Amino acid sequence: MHGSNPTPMAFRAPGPLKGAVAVPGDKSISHRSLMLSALAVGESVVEGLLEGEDVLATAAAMRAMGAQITRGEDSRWHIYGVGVGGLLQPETAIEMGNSGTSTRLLMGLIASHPITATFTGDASLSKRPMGRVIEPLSLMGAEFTTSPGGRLPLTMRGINPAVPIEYRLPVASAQVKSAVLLAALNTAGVTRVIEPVPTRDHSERMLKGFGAELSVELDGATRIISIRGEAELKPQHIVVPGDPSSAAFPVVAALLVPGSEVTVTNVGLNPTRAALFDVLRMMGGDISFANEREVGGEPVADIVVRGSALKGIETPVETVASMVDEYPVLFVAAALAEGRTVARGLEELRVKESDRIAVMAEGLRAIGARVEELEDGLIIDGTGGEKLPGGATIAARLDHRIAMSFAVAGLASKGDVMIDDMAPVATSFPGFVNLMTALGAEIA
Ligand SMILES: O=C(O)C1=C[C@@H](OP(=O)(O)O)[C@@H](O)[C@H](O)C1
Ligand SMILES: C=C(OP(=O)(O)O)C(=O)O
Repeated sequence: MHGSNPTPMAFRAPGPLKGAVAVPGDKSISHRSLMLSALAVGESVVEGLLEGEDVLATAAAMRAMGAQITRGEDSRWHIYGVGVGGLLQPETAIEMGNSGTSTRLLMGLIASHPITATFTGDASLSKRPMGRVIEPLSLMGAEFTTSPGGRLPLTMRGINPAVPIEYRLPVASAQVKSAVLLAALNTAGVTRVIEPVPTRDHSERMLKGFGAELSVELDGATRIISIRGEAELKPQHIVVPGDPSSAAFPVVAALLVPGSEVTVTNVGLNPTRAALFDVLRMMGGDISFANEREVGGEPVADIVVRGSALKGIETPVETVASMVDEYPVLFVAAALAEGRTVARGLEELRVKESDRIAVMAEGLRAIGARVEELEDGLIIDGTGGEKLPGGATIAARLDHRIAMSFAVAGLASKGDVMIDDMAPVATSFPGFVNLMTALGAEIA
């Protein structure tokens, strides 16, 4: 597990980035593949699973609750599920490492099983709010004892039968939505989640794909998701597309290093995930999609990107949730753009692996960018294509996206941008360093 042995590193670009690369599998789909397969009766096969620490934490938890999970030599994962309602009492605490998604979705699954479970996590995860899932899961009948502020470590007692609820999401969070939908799977009757702001819809798509009775109605922009419980899930063969949140790093790197020409193959472009690429195009980024196709019910394409002169913009607030994890690297792009970028509506960034508004503001200033921090976002005055001064060390604070964003910033800086610890990158993007060096980046 990272954290114990820091790996400092700085990156630079001696010339244009060139080549075609594939990023690892989508983290959100990988977590859900393991969880839903573990609840199906029979063998599911998953190709392209993200083998990052966060997803491996989910795999370990599902094994501890009775699923059989193995990785074949062909790197396909085989999961023998226990059936909805069949999860077993884990013998020890469930160790979630750095992963908010694992924690919140598993709390949902356990809520409707007669299971008592303790969740623990690393220093970053132990600061993150769990009240947002505790609230609806308590309405369904589960009980919780938490550390101060509704944080980890926490112990929960699930209940069977649980009570179906109608729940309006007070925060735009796919994790909260998914926690309720997963709890609903083993709850008799219809559970409803009302989602005023659309968030990633992998849970809905995959639950349907596994055979659950789930429908989505629209009331204007509001989505009303209904799921009937006591579902019987059928095993699936899942092909996980590349993660757009990981593709964001080589894409922004290629935009910022003049003369670059990079293709990132096989990237998932579900509309609830892909807003970053639209925003980068609005900024003048030369980005096109090739070989557009559908894989496993998700739109997928190869992203072709060329070095571009970017201009600052006001980022759209309607699509914040569809690029929520991509803002740190977007801020780096904005720091090199011509003119001002105003990014608002980002209060959720403050409760990710780090406070991504404060940490990006501080780090970008340290390498010479002009940044003003707002309660809900940043104002960035870009260099107009000039390299940033660089010459600072950035604390990654157990946040993979901070580490990778400043790795990209290093490629567009005169002096070294040292990241104090690249180890957290293994949570979502193992192979990041090799991929960037294959494109022509150098470790300084
Ligand atoms: O459901 C998911 O897989 C995720 C939802 C998002 O979190 P929130 O639901 O907290 O916004 C995102 O930041 C996270 O990386 C993955
Ligand atoms: C917020 C993230 O993940 P999680 O909430 O699963 O820790 C992320 O990957 O940027």
